[in-house]
Amino acid sequence: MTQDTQPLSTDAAQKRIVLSSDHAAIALRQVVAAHIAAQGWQVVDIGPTTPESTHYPKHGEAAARRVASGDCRFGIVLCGTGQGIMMAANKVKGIRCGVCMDTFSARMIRQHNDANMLSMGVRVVGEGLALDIVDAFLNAEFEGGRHATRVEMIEP
Ligand SMILES: O=C(CO)[C@H](O)[C@H](O)[C@H](O)COP(=O)(O)O
Repeated sequence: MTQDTQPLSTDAAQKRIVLSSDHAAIALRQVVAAHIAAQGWQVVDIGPTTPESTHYPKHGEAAARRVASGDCRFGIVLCGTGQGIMMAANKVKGIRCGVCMDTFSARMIRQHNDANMLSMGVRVVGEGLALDIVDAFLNAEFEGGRHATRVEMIEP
């Protein structure tokens, strides 16, 4: 897991969001996909699509690589708690992924941390709150300034 974040490769990539999950969160992932597609985002859903038990690290890493490569502007990942898949995503260089269970945090990880991935737990948040969290994340902008200095310190 050593890939740098690349500049977004095309204008299309600016409107592209990669989604992934483990088995626990397939249904919520599909609800999130429909929600953001209705807002004009191009959804890159990399699965899984079948309910067999699977391993969140590989799905977190796969989504993170699509963001780190510049192919997608953001990534949204889900598992039971959001924690394991977040940990896996953050192992990819250039990824800043936060688990959010509330809209304030979702807004702040964009404004202050320039997060490029959002993680949520289907066993923690309900569908309505999850969609509000997604909206808070996508509608917030990084504020730069002192926050840029700090974000740069995360990853020299
Ligand atoms: O990785 C997790 C915890 O950080 C997720 O919650 C997983 O979805 C969970 O561990 C899966 O558990 P299961 O009993 O195998 O469904």
